[in-house]
Amino acid sequence: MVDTPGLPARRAALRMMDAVLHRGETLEQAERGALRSINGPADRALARAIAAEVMRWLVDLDAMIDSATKKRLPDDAKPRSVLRLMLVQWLRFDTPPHAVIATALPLLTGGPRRLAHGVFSTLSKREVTLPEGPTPSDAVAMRWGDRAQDIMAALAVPPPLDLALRDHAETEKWAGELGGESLAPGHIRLPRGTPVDQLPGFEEGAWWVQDLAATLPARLLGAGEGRRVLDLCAAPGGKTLQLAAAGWTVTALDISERRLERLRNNLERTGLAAEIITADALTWQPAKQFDAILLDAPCTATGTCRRHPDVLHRIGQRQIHEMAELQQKLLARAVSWLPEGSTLVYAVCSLEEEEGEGQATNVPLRQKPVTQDELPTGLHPDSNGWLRTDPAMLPDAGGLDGFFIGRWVK
Ligand SMILES: C[S@@+](CC[C@H](N)C(=O)[O-])C[C@H]1O[C@@H](n2cnc3c(N)ncnc32)[C@H](O)[C@@H]1O
Repeated sequence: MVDTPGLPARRAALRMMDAVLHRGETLEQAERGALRSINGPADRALARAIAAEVMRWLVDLDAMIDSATKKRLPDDAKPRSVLRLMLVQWLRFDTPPHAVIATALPLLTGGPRRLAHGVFSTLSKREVTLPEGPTPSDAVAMRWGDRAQDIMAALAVPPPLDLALRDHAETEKWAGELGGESLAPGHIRLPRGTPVDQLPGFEEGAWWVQDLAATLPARLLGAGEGRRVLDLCAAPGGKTLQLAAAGWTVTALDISERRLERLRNNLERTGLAAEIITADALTWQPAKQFDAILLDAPCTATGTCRRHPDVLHRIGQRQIHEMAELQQKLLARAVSWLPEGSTLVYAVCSLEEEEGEGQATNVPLRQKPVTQDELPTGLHPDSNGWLRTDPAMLPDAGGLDGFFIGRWVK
């Protein structure tokens, strides 16, 4: 049987939505399975885009669907999934309703098909619209408190592409050559969708892709001047590259050989050096001492919700708590390895207090507060000397990922 053109992409998007919402997979994991059978890059991109937009606007899409059904459809009912996909195509991608119907209804048969057709027709006749920014789920609203609305509003706009430069002294040169904006030395911001490997400087390794917020932990360690730093939980290695470029002698450790492979490739491309260790930080013992440790701990990654909107629905109290337990153990090990006079920076790309402030207040070291002059214009340390960023900050410049960063000396 020959498929309606575009149907495989929609089918793959449905599979991805199901894998995230009902099996707890990340969008990236879900992609690997669902996109295997799709050949064309345009279809793959479409499937990805539909699934991501459904994740971003899920609460609003469901409210629309519920407003047009007499009996609430169960969360995992296929007509609900197909309707989410149809609404996203119409309201976010401006696909005309008749084209949405033609490409999505073949995903259903019989009664469910008639139901989806009826609900979609009702909503398109009503000319429903999405709000300016996605609505947070109740759980997210509770956790993010008075920042929730602003953070969600920032998700309506696609994030820009940030590059980190190997040589900060060349910021002006690369901003000119790449036609980008710089918000800090060594940082260039370009519009989203710029094809990375065709940009000047890629082949020669003059820069790598790294969100501005993700560069802040390593920046807070300053220049290395040959001193030794342990980059604990280092892969895929954006911070390792920064530290090596800033003159640190870097030992980069991670448990994942697959992720470390990307670090090796990046080191080769940029001509930077680091000792690489594949090990579990919970059992590994260092054979030497370090002047600094950067612990960019595994976390729920809710701060990356602009690029990974699946975190809005996949992450709950259980995952946050599990991560917090692991972070606490990793912090305890890092603290125990530090000699007198050394520095610890702890970072997570999470918006959850339990993974950030909740961990930092228990570190038994002397805090070295983050100061205003260390930060790009528009960012500020909080009143406790921690640094907290979120996607709603720097709104006029395109925002940044959410991070928590703390710093101490022993
Ligand atoms: C937030 S990511 C690190 C990102 C990295 N610092 C960068 O800038 O590209 C967390 C990393 O922790 C690693 N990890 C998780 N548990 C670990 C453990 N027990 N020991 C060592 N690494 C671990 C994961 O493999 C993952 O690469």
